Formats: sequence, structure tokens, C-alpha cells
Amino acid sequence: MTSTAPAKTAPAKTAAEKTGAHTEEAAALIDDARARIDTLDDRIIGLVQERMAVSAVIQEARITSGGRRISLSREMEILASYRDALGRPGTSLAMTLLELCRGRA
Ligand SMILES: C=C(O[C@@H]1C=C(C(=O)O)C=C[C@H]1O)C(=O)O
Repeated sequence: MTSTAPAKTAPAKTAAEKTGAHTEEAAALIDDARARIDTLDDRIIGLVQERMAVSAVIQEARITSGGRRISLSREMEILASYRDALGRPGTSLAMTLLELCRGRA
């Protein structure tokens, strides 16, 4: 017969430990704002997945018609658009999106 050790549960973290805040008021604000960020991240991930699906339709149509998967001129437009909106990190973000949508160049 095997003996089963009692399940160890970690003690619940305080609001300060969870958020890094030093007051209950700040911890409550951070909790609320983090919930909004989680919602935004879910939406962003959904939009990225939708973008990947639309991009795949375009690439498939171009390849089926005898063209190439990638359109560098179009990718340059997208990189410029993200850079104009978000600065240099926008370029990195657009490159990551393009990599997700059409694989590494
Ligand atoms: C979707 C296209 O095909 C490829 C994927 C792109 C994208 O995901 O934005 C952009 C250019 C192409 O390399 C397109 O030409 O619009």
C-alpha cells in the first residue's frame, strides 16, 4: 500500500505580493488594469490569428495563379506603416507579424 503525502498548497499571496504595490488602493487599481490588459491581449491574439488567416488566403491565391508567396514591396509598406505609428519598435513588431503570417523570409 502506498501512502499519499498531504497535498501541499502554497499560502495565498497578499495583494502586495501579487502586484508589487505597497498599498491596498494601488493593488486594487493594478488588479483592475491587469484584467483589462488580459482582455486586450486576448483580442490582440485573436486579431493576429485573423490576420494570419487572411494573409494565407492572399498568399494561396497568388501562388495558385503562378506568382510568388512573398511581395516585398507590400511588406515594405507594412513595415513603414508600423514604424510611422509606433517608431522603431513598430518595425520589429511588423517583422514579427510578417514572420507569423508568411514564415521566415
Ligand atoms: C498577404 C500578402 O502576402 C504576403 C504576406 C504579407 C502580410 O502578411 O501582410 C504581406 C506581403 C506578402 O509577403 C500580400 O501580398 O498582401
